[in-house]
Amino acid sequence: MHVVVNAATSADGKLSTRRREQIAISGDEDFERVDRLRADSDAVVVGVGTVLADDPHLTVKDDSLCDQRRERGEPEHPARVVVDSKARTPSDAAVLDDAAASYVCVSEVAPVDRRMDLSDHARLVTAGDDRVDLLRAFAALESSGLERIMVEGGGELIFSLFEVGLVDELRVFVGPTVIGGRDAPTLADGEGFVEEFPTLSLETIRRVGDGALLTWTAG
Ligand SMILES: NC(=O)C1=CN([C@@H]2O[C@H](COP(=O)(O)OP(=O)(O)OC[C@H]3O[C@@H](n4cnc5c(N)ncnc54)[C@H](OP(=O)(O)O)[C@@H]3O)[C@@H](O)[C@H]2O)C=CC1
Ligand SMILES: Nc1nc(O)c(N)c(N[C@@H]2O[C@H](COP(=O)(O)O)[C@@H](O)[C@H]2O)n1
Repeated sequence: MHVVVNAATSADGKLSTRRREQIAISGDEDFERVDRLRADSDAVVVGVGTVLADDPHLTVKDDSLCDQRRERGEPEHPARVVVDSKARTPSDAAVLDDAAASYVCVSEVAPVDRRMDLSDHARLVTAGDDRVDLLRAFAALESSGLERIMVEGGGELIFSLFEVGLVDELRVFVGPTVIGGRDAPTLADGEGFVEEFPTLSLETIRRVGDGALLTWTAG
């Protein structure tokens, strides 16, 4: 399995505003790059916080990229995966529609009625007692044939993936806006590290539109 975390931050490192509303930090050129990365992935993963905030669809937008996937014998879109301990994903969430396969990773605390409801729309992966055990959940995804994983956020999930050592690559588009706000989500939130900080190797820096794309590998 290869896990790429991709996200867009403001120049001051925020993923969105203190209201946690979805905002476009990427410009057209970066959104096209993100679409290509989705098209080169078997699954696109987000946390339930992103689903509740953005109601994303997580499909490939460019028809020619969908055609190329079909020609390679792949489904038109990558699978969508939500990490959601308590099965809070709304049943009418865009990520559960029939455009592509959907997975919801839940923990043992997820209420049975919510699990049954979600199982009408998605394959359920149960891993962890109170919170999704990411190592076990990602191993189950791999067993289902999902090898090339793209994680789109948000900050809570990204932190946890670094914590358990699941990140192979980090791609960050740093856009030309300043969002600010001590409560606005950042690239890696969670508890934060106080020692044994994950360290990264900088592979490339490239100008993309009015921002910069930084590509890092995790050691
Ligand atoms: N600019 C960008 O590129 C992007 C921006 N965003 C923005 O980020 C914000 C959402 O981010 P955020 O609030 O951090 O939410 P996340 O999408 O990171 O989801 C976090 C939630 O996932 C659930 N979860 C389950 N298991 C775990 C685990 N092991 N580790 C971490 N989380 C787990 C938790 O809820 P529970 O306990 O209920 O399971 C947790 O609260 C929105 O404002 C969105 O617009 C999002 C993606 C990309
Ligand atoms: N790469 C990137 N740049 C931004 O500026 C963004 N706001 C995001 N957000 C992510 O994209 C998801 C929306 O996907 P759909 O267009 O609905 O398919 C959103 O939920 C974030 O994960 N990403």
